[in-house]
Amino acid sequence: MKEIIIATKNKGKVNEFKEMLNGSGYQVTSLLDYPDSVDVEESGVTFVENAILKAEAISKHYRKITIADDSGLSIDYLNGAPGVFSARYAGEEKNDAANLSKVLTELKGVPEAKRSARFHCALAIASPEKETFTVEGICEGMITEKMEGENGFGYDPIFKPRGREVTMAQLPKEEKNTISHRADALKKLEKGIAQYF
Ligand SMILES: O=P(O)(O)OP(=O)(O)OP(=O)(O)OC[C@H]1O[C@@H](n2cnc3c(O)ncnc32)[C@H](O)[C@@H]1O
Ligand SMILES: [Mg+2]
Repeated sequence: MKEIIIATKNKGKVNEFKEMLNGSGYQVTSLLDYPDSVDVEESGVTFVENAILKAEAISKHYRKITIADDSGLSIDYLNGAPGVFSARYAGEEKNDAANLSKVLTELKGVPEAKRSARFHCALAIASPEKETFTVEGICEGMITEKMEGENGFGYDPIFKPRGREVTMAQLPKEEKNTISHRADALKKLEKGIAQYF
């Protein structure tokens, strides 16, 4: 089967890509299958730049077709923060619980009308032979007042997608995978993947 490496060690992302690409005919692997892989520094100032950095470094290293995902949460009341710093918002050690608490504290007492936010996802596909291609996806919603739900990962327990009455972490994974920023981006990328093989 044709292999695509998803250039991430984030288990939540890996599971979602495997579910969304299930039946596509591609063998989906990730950096969890390549434990010796280098850590790519996310030095870009946009999601797209970081996705390109990760996809090109991994595709060059393994000489395989690679998709990288750079994503995050952008909160209007915080002028777009945490944005590209979403993974490291409460410190370099990448602690989801600390990140969520930090956001909830910063939004304490802020009325519902001012709690709008969106998830962003930039995907880059790279190959040793072809030019890199990028797409972006978005999921609009708002920040809740407390954490709810056990599904998903990252900021899902405090994000209520537009048109839903529950948090992303309370939705079944199949539903997250139809409405998420990652699903939105992958839909735009999917047809183009074949051209890389
Ligand atoms: O860079 P890689 O190795 O892919 O893994 P990462 O976890 O560092 O991923 P990012 O740099 O893209 O940072 C994404 C941040 O945004 C959060 N995030 C991304 N997608 C999310 C989703 O679908 N639900 C909740 N939080 C999400 C995630 O928890 C991180 O804190
Ligand atoms: Mg990262």
